[in-house]
Amino acid sequence: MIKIVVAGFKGKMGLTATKMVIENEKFELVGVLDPMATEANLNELPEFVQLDIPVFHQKEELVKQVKPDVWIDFTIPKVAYQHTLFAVENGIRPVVGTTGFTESQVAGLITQTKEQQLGGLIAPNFAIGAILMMQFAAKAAEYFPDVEIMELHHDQKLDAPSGTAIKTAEMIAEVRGYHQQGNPAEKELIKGARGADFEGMKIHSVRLPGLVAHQQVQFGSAGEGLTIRHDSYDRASFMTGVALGCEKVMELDQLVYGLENLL
Ligand SMILES: NC(=O)C1=CN([C@@H]2O[C@H](COP(=O)(O)OP(=O)(O)OC[C@H]3O[C@@H](n4cnc5c(N)ncnc54)[C@H](OP(=O)(O)O)[C@@H]3O)[C@@H](O)[C@H]2O)C=CC1
Ligand SMILES: O=C(O)C1=N[C@H](C(=O)O)C[C@H](O)C1
Repeated sequence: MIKIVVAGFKGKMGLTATKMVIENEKFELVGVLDPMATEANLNELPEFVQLDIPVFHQKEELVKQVKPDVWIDFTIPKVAYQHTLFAVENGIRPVVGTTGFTESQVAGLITQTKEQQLGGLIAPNFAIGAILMMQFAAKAAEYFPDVEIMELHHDQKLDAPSGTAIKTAEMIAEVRGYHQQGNPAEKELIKGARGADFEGMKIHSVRLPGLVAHQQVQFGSAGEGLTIRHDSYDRASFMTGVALGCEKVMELDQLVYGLENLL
């Protein structure tokens, strides 16, 4: 059995991941973490009354009391890097969905895990369909260099653009490099009208109640267009990828960035 802790267990993703770990016979949930939680045991929450899982309020306490193999993290961009570094320093394999890592933070974590020969995963998106959307978009960019990304999310999201949009832009930029798009003389009449700019491609972030996680990658060329779209209607869409990540990190000897590296 793979021993797992979930950081951010009361959040939208953390709660879904906690249930997935409990229901998966290959996994054992050994603890959950949230400094703001008022509970001492998971069984104080109505849906988990039959369980006996400690709630930790400090990560230092967690590593003293339980010896997890894997640290699932769905918290907030502000703490995700510290959490991941802490997990690695304590020999716990991180499986991180939290967004907001800088390129140099990811690079530093890869170097450190290589030195320790410790598996790990940071995945901006765990949905298999989203991975395919990113890969199809990178393929399309070989023929259609003009592209704009529209990501649409629920209105509680803290970061913009989404981690998925940034990863998509990185994958497209790897194929086509910098490419100036639109009219070089264009002028924004309202600041931000053309969205964020990544290597010449624009990224637009929509936040509305009722949405979960959606992304459209729209290509245009002479007389034709191509749109690649993925929709997560439910957070269950991410769980196959999280479960796969928890198993695969046990075999890896370094951290990888992106679930596509494990498929
Ligand atoms: N990779 C992927 O496939 C996906 C990634 N995400 C990402 O996951 C992250 C979480 O998303 P979501 O679940 O929607 O967000 P939520 O706001 O619903 O959940 C975040 C949780 O983290 C808790 N938290 C805050 N600080 C800490 C801390 N120091 N230690 C432990 N827990 C903490 C929050 O507690 P409190 O509310 O009390 O502050 C909250 O319960 C985001 O970065 C999001 O972009 C989301 C979906 C899929
Ligand atoms: O905050 C979310 O909800 C999501 N965050 C991730 C991101 O920023 O890309 C993954 C998915 O889009 C849902």
